[in-house]
Amino acid sequence: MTRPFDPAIDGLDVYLVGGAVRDAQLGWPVYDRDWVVVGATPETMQARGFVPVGKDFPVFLHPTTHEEYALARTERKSGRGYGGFTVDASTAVTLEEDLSRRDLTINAMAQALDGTLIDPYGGVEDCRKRLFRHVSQAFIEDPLRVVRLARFQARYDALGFQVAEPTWALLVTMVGAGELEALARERVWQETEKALGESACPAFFDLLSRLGALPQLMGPSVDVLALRRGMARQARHLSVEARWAALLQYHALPALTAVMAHMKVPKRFAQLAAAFQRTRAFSSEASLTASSVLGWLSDIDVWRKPERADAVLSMLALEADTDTESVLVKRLGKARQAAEAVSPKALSAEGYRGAAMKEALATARHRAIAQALDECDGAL
Ligand SMILES: Nc1ccn([C@@H]2O[C@H](COP(=O)(O)OP(=O)(O)OP(=O)(O)O)[C@@H](O)[C@H]2O)c(=O)n1
Repeated sequence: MTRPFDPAIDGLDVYLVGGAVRDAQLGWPVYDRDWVVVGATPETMQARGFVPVGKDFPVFLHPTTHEEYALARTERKSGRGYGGFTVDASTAVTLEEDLSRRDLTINAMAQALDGTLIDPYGGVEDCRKRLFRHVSQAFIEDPLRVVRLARFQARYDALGFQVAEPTWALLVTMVGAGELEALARERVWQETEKALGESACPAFFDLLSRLGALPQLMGPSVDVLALRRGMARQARHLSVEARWAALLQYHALPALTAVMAHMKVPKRFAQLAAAFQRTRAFSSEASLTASSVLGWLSDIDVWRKPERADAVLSMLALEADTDTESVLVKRLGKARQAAEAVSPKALSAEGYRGAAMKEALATARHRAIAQALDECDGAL
């Protein structure tokens, strides 16, 4: 890891830390690099052109690479609930002390600029053994670490990672004490959204469900059995929004809505999940009438959000286990195309305006859908 001469850090005691060191050990791609600086003051950093960005502790952006450089620090829990940490980032804090405040041994390694590894807690060994192991009892001071661990499980599941037994015991204690209730919902969602993007995203929910943590994180309305069914339905190529919708598809609508509200889920996630639920309500061919299909298309707002219809139809196609279900998806697709082909411009050219336009548009779409459904009958 010898680097070209860099005047900004020349003479500073600098180490690569956290995820970059872990991922290099695991042979995993490294996306961003975080650094720790030992024995420096904020004034030294700023004099060297580093830009301060930390609100709660001293973190700086490198003047040219814009990578994050944090002053070595210790953290001690000082209050109840989430937050309330006393931070010491004085020049006396050592690298080992900084590493000791971290969550997992695999995240508590550092690498000097000459490539030397500093691994006081056995992170290399745990990478090799594929073990998530806490660094110290201070793990319990930050309940977000439970959710982070579940996210790491989703990321490294294929490598065969498991939770070390003593760490599992800690997780059980934290969940048992209701610690996760205190987490800011936004932070929980942030981790959840990241987990949805991981290749083994069901492993995130699986771990949290085995801990009994889901009601604390997703609210009392979460239906764990329904979620487990949804977990079995995750396809890799789906977008994160579609994965979320697929996961929650077996929830009754009121429970679905309550979970979304509890978790403060961003609109685009909530809307796609609701649209998918709405689409799944077409359970038989008999339920496909021109009026019901037009109502569905309007409810999911296909006119302004055609991509939403694409997403729900491809998800429904994935779900289709029987011929009847596949036919249903095809018919919905054809009807949707026909309705979208109706041109508001052409009607406007015919002189329709305002409420009359709205009515003419609905009638033309209804007619187009009916015709498409008839044609499907003839073809199938
Ligand atoms: N609640 C937390 C958050 C972070 N960390 C420490 O801070 C480092 C950086 O955190 P972050 O950038 O959030 O995560 P990464 O481990 O780098 O993982 P990712 O690859 O997801 O960025 C972690 O490795 C870990 O040492 C911690 O101990 N406890």
